Amino acid sequence: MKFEINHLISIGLRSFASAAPIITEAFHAKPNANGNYLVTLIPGDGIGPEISESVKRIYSAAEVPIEWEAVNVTPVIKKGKTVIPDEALISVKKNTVALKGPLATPIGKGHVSLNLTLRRTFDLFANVRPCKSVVGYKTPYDDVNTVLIRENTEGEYSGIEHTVVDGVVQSIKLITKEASERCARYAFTYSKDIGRNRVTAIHKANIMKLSDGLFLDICQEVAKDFPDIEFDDMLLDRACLHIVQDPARFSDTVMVMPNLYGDILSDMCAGLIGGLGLTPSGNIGRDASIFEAVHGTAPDIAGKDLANPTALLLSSIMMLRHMRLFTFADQIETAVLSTIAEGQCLTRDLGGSATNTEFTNQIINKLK
Ligand SMILES: NC(=O)C1=CN([C@@H]2O[C@H](COP(=O)(O)OP(=O)(O)OC[C@H]3O[C@@H](n4cnc5c(N)ncnc54)[C@H](O)[C@@H]3O)[C@@H](O)[C@H]2O)C=CC1
Ligand SMILES: O=C(O)CCC(=O)C(=O)O
Repeated sequence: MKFEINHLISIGLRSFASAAPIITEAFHAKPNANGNYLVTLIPGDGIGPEISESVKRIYSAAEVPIEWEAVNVTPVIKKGKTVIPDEALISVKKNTVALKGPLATPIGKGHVSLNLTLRRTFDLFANVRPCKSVVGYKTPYDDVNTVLIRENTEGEYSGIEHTVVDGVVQSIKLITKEASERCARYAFTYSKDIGRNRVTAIHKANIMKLSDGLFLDICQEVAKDFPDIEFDDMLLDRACLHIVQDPARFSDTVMVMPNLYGDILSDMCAGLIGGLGLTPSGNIGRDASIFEAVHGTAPDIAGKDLANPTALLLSSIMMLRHMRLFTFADQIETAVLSTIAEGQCLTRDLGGSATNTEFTNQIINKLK
């Protein structure tokens, strides 16, 4: 690999060590006869196929020992319910690890979210969303380093809604002890693994005394099993205020929260570092894990070669660390972050004029 980056950039890059940190849940899959791991690839909708292609090209240049098993996830109706096609389910179950592009969900009508369906189907109980300032893209803050863990299977996204009478609807926010506990336990374990010494539960237990109250109680209980990790909690509205006022104050903690809050707060953190083109995530389960960008299908730029593939690429790097392919993860992460740090070839969302293809080629040149 050839790198010609100046001293300043290399200092900056060292501070990126956890831009796409390790994922702690066990990975058990074995390589095939060719020495490669089979990984399910769900290209997705909108910009999904374009950014998935970038990842494939970069992985090929870095000679990552992965064979992609591409599967389609278009909604299928079975017995009146929207489900994931069997081919995709079988592939994820078999390979136990997947990289997923964004999937579109119609607003206010139509099929249920297949993103949420995948998370529930594979019981991907924790969604890890790190967000770190990127050298080369100046925002009002250069010290964002948040890690957010979102309960990923229930809460406000349980999908239980009905019309009570005409003009009155009800959405159920379901919080269970079991799901809260495994998410909280994961947050404490994760905090320890990445060298943070604090977990902060984000909630609205002042208003939703039963549901968020249970989530908070469980976090407090779990905290007793981790005496080396400090535990505190913060109301969601106050957390939003403090994160935008002084994000650095959250650099030593792992925030854990119910589903909806994590969805919103992670987009907010993405905004602090330069937008959704930069933020990765991992959906973690016991039997499978699916890695995906925080962003959606970006219909406004789809098909124009304008998407920034970094978020999906960093998600794939979280995946490589989960698979213990650390050397490849480090090589690709350095190549993408140094490309951004040099500032010569940036996509439009980062203030440049490069296409996705040009940006991807730049990364590939660094890997040759
Ligand atoms: N996990 C998933 O698959 C997710 C899917 N969605 C779905 O995506 C669709 C569109 O949702 P939106 O609210 O428009 O959110 P979005 O994340 O697709 O786009 C929001 C804004 O960010 C920009 N953006 C997003 N990703 C980018 C990238 N990689 N490079 C450059 N710019 C990027 C878009 O151009 C747009 O201006 C909806 O159907 C939604 O349900 C939304 C979020 C997550
Ligand atoms: O499923 C969707 O379309 C949106 C989901 C989403 O924003 C998320 O939970 O990350």
